[in-house]
Amino acid sequence: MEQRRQLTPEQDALEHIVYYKDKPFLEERFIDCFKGRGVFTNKTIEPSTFVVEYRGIILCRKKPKPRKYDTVNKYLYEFTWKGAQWCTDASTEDGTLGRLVNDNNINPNCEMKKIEWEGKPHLCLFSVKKISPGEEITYNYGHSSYPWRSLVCSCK
Ligand SMILES: C[S@@+](CC[C@H](N)C(=O)[O-])C[C@H]1O[C@@H](n2cnc3c(N)ncnc32)[C@H](O)[C@@H]1O
Repeated sequence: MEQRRQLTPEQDALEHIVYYKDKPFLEERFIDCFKGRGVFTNKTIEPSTFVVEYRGIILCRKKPKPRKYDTVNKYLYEFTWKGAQWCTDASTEDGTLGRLVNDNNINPNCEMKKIEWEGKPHLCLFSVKKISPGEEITYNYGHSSYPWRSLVCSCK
């Protein structure tokens, strides 16, 4: 009988980067008018598992730009890699799920890591704890005063 290859989380991430696919047990859901959409799992995710890639156009910026909340384009992710400033622009509604993962600075269940593929850093989320079916996938966007962190949802 053919045995399924045992991949490391990084190899699993790379496979999903190369084949441009998301995990079948993840789904997009509308949460409320405050948060908008989010990504949920319908299967248990063990700690240290590759979960989803934040896909987009990966650009190396010539001029450094500090990472801050962009009120115009909420799908831009600015970061540094190998001493240079990079940006992943996920503004195209392409049906992929990483761009829909919301911020949680208090109790996130994933963290962002960079996985190199063809000389570029791909932003990938890995679980930092066990995630149960029905839970929302979240990560900490960083140390910024994001407006939603000090606001309370008032929608029904
Ligand atoms: C990359 S998008 C995430 C997906 C977004 N919720 C949507 O519906 O398209 C980032 C934006 O989601 C919203 N967001 C992310 N985390 C949030 C949170 N914890 N509470 C409220 N809004 C949040 C903010 O508007 C932010 O600019």
